[in-house]
Formats: sequence, structure tokens, C-alpha cells
Amino acid sequence: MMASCVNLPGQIRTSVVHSGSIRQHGKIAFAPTQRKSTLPGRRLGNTVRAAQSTEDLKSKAGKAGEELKVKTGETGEVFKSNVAQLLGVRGGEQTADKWKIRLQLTKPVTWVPLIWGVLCGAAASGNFTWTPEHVAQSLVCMTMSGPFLTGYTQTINDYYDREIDAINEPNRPIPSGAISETEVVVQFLALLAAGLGTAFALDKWVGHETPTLFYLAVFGSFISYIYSAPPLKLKQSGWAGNYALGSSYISLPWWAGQALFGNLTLDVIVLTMLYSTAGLGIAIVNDFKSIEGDRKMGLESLPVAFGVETAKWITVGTIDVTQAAVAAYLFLGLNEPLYGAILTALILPQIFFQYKYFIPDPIKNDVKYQASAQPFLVFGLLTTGLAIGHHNAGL
Ligand SMILES: C/C(=C\COP(=O)(O)OP(=O)(O)O)CCC[C@H](C)CCC[C@H](C)CCCC(C)C
Repeated sequence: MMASCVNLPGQIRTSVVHSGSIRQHGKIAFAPTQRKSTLPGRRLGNTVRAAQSTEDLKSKAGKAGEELKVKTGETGEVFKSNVAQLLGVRGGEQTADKWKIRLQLTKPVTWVPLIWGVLCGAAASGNFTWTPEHVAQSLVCMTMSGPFLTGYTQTINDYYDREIDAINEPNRPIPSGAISETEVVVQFLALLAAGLGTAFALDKWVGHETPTLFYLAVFGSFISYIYSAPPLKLKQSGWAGNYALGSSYISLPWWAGQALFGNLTLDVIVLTMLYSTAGLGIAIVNDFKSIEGDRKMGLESLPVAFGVETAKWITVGTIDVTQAAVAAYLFLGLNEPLYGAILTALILPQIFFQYKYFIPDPIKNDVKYQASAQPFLVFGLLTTGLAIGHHNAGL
């Protein structure tokens, strides 16, 4: 978001050794994202888990780490820096500092889409004013959504991915032994408690009779859990996982921001869930890289199910048609032609980059496409929030 800051999730891609081959990892996730890499790691995880012991995996991790150094040295793609470590992006340097490791587990780079979503929701409420109290309430809501609940989400995701990470990313905090499993469990429980507690406190602060923010936080935490943890582990399913990711990064923080300052209405719920389909499209972009591994594992990602040619058109269709439908709603449903025109103007460069990068080679150019097009999508979200806010303020 959800991503890259505006990575509607974004992630810096590096190469990672996977089962003897090199995989391109990292998504400019929406935020959005930012699931670990392309879905290969996460998807191959279960089989590996079933077939091998943790010890076995750890020894492979050592080897993989060595190979990784050699291969990435060749390509020079690893982004090794302290900043990368702190942001939780791939290729960051390892550290012994426990607090830096704890921060790395929360992948701060993935907080951005959620923070942005709160901003869009606050704009859509039509009630936000630049008073110290409103600014403070927004900042607390952003903290609840970003560092606390996204931090919880990412930490729990790493916890449940620890065995496959031992192969794919042996230098991650858990497989490398930099932090113990118990410490990680304590961390995600503490973040969850902080997120839920802050949501409840915010409800009190703004005088909600029904603790809407608390309910949203509980719902979001539940989705986070079933996304990463067995038995559901939604991330293993192409459609459900991608939609859960896209919608959680677009809809949930928006709803929180809007509920904070105004009313969360059914039309906005429907609109943002529709908008989340564009988030789904963005998540699917990242599946092109992992076709081979997914096919081997019998995973029906969209590119596996439909083939690259059809899937790439479905992907851009999802992204473009969704936004075009929202623009039409701004023009015709809300009678906000200026905002409709701005949103349309923001869709055009995305189509341009689809033709320039994604359509010619979705496997090779996925990152380039995400990096070029996503900022326009993200500002389209804000435009939509402002349009709704303008409309609500005029009612
Ligand atoms: C853990 C997430 C992505 C990582 O996915 P994956 O493991 O496939 O990729 P990596 O292997 O690269 O790690 C994000 C999952 C998002 C989740 C479905 C829902 C997030 C919910 C929000 C944090 C809740 C916010 C609620 C609030 C705004 C009221």
C-alpha cells in the first residue's frame, strides 16, 4: 500500500536464492507491500515444511546464505545498508541490536500505505480541520494503523514464515537466531495490545458511542492473523490472499480515518471495497515472477491459471476498470466533475506505463511498472477521498 511508501506497498527488490535458483524478490507493494517477495517463498513454504526438519532447513539456510552472497555479489542488486535493515526491506545489514531487530520485524516501509489510507479517510469525512486536536487525533490513528497494527501484522507474518525464511532469507531475524521465537511472540502480542488499546482510546477521545475504531482494529487484526497463520493461511491462495492484502491496505485504514472524524457510510464502504480490486490487481502484478514455482506447487495464481498473455490483460483490466468506475462515480454519482477529471488524469499515466513496461514483458518489468505507476494510483485514492469529503461537506 498496500506500499514503497507509496508502495502501495513497496518493496525494494533483490535477488534471493531459492531452491538452487535465483528469484527476484520484493514488491512495490501497495503498500501497499508488501508481502514477502513475490509469492514464491510463501507458497513453497508448506511443502518444504512438511518435507524437512527445522535443523535441515537451518543448514540449508547457511548454504543458501553463502550462495546468496555470491549471486547477489554478481548482480550487485542487494541493497545493503543500515537504513534497509531499519526499514525492514530485503538486503539490509544484520545487526545485533535487539531494538533494531524488533523494528526490522515490523517492516516500517509497509506502514506507509496504512498511514496514507487514514489520510484519505480523514479527507473523505469532510470534517477534518487543521486544528491541533484533529492533527493529534490523526497522528494517533496513523500510529495505531501503521507501527502498531501493521507492525503486529508483519511480525506475526515473519513468525509463521520462519521455516521457509530459513531457506529463502536466512538472514531474517528469526531464522538467523538474532531474536528468539518467544521474544517474537511477546512482540506481536504487545503490538496487538497497543493497537487495540489505542483504537479504544481514540473511540473515547472522539466520543464514539459505538467503539467503531476498536471494532475495525479487531477485524483488521483477525484478517492479519488468518492471512499468515494456519489453518487458513490466506496468503497461500492467489485470489483470497491478494484481495485480503489489497482491501486491508486500502479499505481498512480509510474506514478508520473516516470513522474518526465522521460517519462511515455504506456507499463509502462499497466504494472502497471496489477500489480494493485495484489493490488486488497490484498484488497480482507480483505473481508473474513466481509462475514456475507456483505451477510446480499446484498453486493457481492468476498467471498460472490463465497463462501470462491472458493474465496480464486481466491484471491491467482490474486496475484500470476499477479506477475508471470510481472516476465515473465521482462525475455522475457525486457530481464532482473536477475531482473526476483529476482522477481520470491520474489513470492515464498508469495506462501509459502499462503499455511501456507491463504489457510488453510483465515478468521482467513488474518492478519498473509498479514504481512508475503506483504513485498515480495512490494520489488517485487521495483525490477520491477529497472528492467524497467535498461532497459530504456540501450536504
Ligand atoms: C503480512 C503482509 C504481507 C506479507 O505477505 P507475504 O508473506 O506474502 O510476503 P512476504 O513473504 O514478502 O512477507 C500484509 C498482510 C495484510 C493483512 C492481510 C491485513 C492488514 C491489516 C491491517 C494492518 C489492519 C489495520 C486496521 C486499522 C486500520 C483499523
